[in-house]
Amino acid sequence: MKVLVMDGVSEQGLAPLRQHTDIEVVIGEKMTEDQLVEVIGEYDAMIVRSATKVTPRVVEAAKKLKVIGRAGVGVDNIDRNAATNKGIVVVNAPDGNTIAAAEHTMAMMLGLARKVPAACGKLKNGIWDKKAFLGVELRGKTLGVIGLGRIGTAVAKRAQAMEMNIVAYDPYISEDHARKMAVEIVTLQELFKRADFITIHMPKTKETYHMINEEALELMKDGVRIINCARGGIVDEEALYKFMEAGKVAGAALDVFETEPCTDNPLLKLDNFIATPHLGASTQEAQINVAVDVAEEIVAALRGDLVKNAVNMPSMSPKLLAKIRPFLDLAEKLGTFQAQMLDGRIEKVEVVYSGELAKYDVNPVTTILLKGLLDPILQENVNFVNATLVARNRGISVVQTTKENGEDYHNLITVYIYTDKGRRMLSGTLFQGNDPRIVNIDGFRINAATQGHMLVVPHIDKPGIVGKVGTVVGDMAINIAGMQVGRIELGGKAIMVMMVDNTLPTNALEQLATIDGILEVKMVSL
Ligand SMILES: NC(=O)c1ccc[n+]([C@@H]2O[C@H](COP(=O)([O-])OP(=O)(O)OC[C@H]3O[C@@H](n4cnc5c(N)ncnc54)[C@H](O)[C@@H]3O)[C@@H](O)[C@H]2O)c1
Ligand SMILES: O=C(O)CC[C@@H](O)C(=O)O
Repeated sequence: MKVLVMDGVSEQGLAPLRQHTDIEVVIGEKMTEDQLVEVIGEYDAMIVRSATKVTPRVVEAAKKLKVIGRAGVGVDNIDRNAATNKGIVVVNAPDGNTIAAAEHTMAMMLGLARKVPAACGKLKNGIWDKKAFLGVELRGKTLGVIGLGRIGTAVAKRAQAMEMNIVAYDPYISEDHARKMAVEIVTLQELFKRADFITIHMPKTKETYHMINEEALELMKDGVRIINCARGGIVDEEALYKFMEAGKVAGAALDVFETEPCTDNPLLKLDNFIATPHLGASTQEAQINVAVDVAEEIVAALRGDLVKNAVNMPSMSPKLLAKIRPFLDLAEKLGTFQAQMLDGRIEKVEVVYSGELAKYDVNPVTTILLKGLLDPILQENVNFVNATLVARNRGISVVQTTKENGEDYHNLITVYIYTDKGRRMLSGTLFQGNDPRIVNIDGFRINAATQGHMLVVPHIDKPGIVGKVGTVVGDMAINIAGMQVGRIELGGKAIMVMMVDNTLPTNALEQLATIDGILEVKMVSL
């Protein structure tokens, strides 16, 4: 397998990839989109930082690509929709550069407060000017943190050590998190009105684009200082320039710009403006951390193992993964079983989780069940990444229900598939927590392992049927490994599940279907 590594990702951090003899690591030079389109077809994985743009054209040309790794947090240089449609996992390394970005923010804040870069520049030009560089202290000032995630939280902690008061705006975090941090949660307008320093730590989205615009700047305190080490485009650079020129904004520090690289921005001419070329994550430690994290994820993805930090499929903490991992295989098998049982066009998939499993986030289990169901039916490659999207694109409604009060089993997964021809039902559980079993087919209780070939024969419960089926199977010289019959009432409908060593040919299945009393014949291979 070949992994293309772009953008100067730390060599030291690539050790998890290099230790595998079946993985070839190719260090790529800076490439245009056309050049990347030309070479990407030969790679199974790629790692980028922020310089390489993984556009829809690049994704389209990637014939073997299974995973794209971002050695960092923001994945805005990767077209996630294109990757998801193609079933390519996108992983990031969200934790490794938190401290680097937080410390860079503190450097920017202190640099603004004490005008360090401008004073340094003047002195290097031979001018000893003390008067021009009277600064302000951080102690006692109010810091407004917009986005109290990993980096925002780390900045808030460091600013508290400088005896600043912290107010924060983040509509998606819990009040509890803020309370534990001794951070006051306020509205955006209140933050603008109260903060002496404002620092931004959220992703660039439709909602956050140009959040710091003329209207916002108008609301801010005179003499406010603004720092953005998150993403370019959150601050409207033209509006910022206008308000800095007018003296309303006492200083601003940007590590990120709407267009990067950025070398001819009018802001760069202002003395009270500090700029760094997207250096937030540029520490030796952070670069090793993110490279190691992403390299480990790439290995997991290439091996078909679950990854922790996928941004385009259900995410799983290690704790959740440990709880639900045994059910993932069972769910995929239930989906694959149903794919071979159903007739007609799938309209709805309903998955009911009961028992202890229902206490956990079961979204990943439903996703893998959909993969098991749709992959054998569809031409396109359906995997954990795109299964939900493929279902949605085909107009299949997916309903997930949890019932903590289990039925007869400690844990039970029941899947109902509704088609234009009817409904099929299938339940599975784990015996002793690790032995996957099918325990109900269309209302008939059985006990079948989730492997091998099974002849599933709904029929009318009457003497002779089992013998006739056995004769046809025997005539094909196919060995019968075991058999289960489930029935609800004597003489009513029943189901036979015969474990066989090989699949039966179509003519044998057709012959079975003609036996009096047999309602349907399905060959299921797991
Ligand atoms: N300059 C750099 O080199 C560098 C380095 C690392 C990270 N970053 C960037 O920093 C940003 C933060 O990274 P992180 O690791 O802390 O991410 P995170 O996901 O831990 O935190 C982001 C926070 O933003 C909040 N948020 C989302 N939308 C919001 C909105 N409309 N208003 C207010 N808050 C909102 C979220 O609730 C979340 O708490 C990201 O954009 C990341 O790409 C930049
Ligand atoms: O790779 C970098 O240098 C920047 C990373 C940073 O923007 C991120 O989002 O993690």
